[in-house]
Amino acid sequence: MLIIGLSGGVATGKSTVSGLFKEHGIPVIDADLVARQVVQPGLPAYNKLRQEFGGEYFDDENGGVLRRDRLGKLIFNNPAARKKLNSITHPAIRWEMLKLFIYHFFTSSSYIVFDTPLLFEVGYDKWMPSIAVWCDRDKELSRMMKRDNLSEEDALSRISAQMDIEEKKKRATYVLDNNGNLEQLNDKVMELMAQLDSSRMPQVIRMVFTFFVGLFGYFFLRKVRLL
Ligand SMILES: Nc1ncnc2c1ncn2[C@@H]1O[C@H](COP(=O)(O)OP(=O)(O)OP(=O)(O)O)[C@@H](O)[C@H]1O
Repeated sequence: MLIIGLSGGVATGKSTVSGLFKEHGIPVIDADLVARQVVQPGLPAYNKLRQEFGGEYFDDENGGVLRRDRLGKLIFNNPAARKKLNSITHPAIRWEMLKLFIYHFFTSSSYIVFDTPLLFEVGYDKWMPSIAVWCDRDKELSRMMKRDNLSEEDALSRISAQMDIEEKKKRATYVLDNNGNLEQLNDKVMELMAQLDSSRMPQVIRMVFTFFVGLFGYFFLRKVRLL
């Protein structure tokens, strides 16, 4: 099974594209969603955060959910708090993702999409083929301003805080142009799916993986003298 990283610029249409993949039956692992799920009340990461940061960062009138905005403000200028937060959440996120990858490895026939906004910044594109979703700056601005009710200045500052989209396009295996309407975007996603379906890479990866698991199993059983 092949993992394809999905990323792009801010408000260029990543979630819309990942929604289209899902509509067409392709499994999507959404990194943001996993990050939100692991801090749901009662889970181990949630309990550790509560212990570490105290009740003021949790909305007890609404089921005790994490106040992400408040914690976000705390860590903004506080590297020690950021480090603590990451040391609690990152292992939980990695573990959840690993479980999802293993599940899809055995249940999906060809490829899965890994939707993560920081794919290129973190460098995951070195390990997997990647898709960069992009659109022109004026479209990016107007879509973001409309969706998030932002001023042009705020929208621009969000864009400039990110890696340049041209750099992402250069590094991506596939580039998805989202300058058209939603119907045109759907057509492009379907074209890309046809391209990915025709690739033999998922079968090759599965065969190589199965070979090594078999080899490991053989030597393990010999070592414990069962063969
Ligand atoms: N082709 C399109 N035509 C019109 N509107 C679009 C198109 N693609 C996306 N949009 C709209 O643009 C906005 C941004 O799209 P989306 O939320 O998918 O972007 P994103 O890259 O996931 O955003 P973020 O970087 O904030 O996570 C949304 O309101 C979406 O409905």
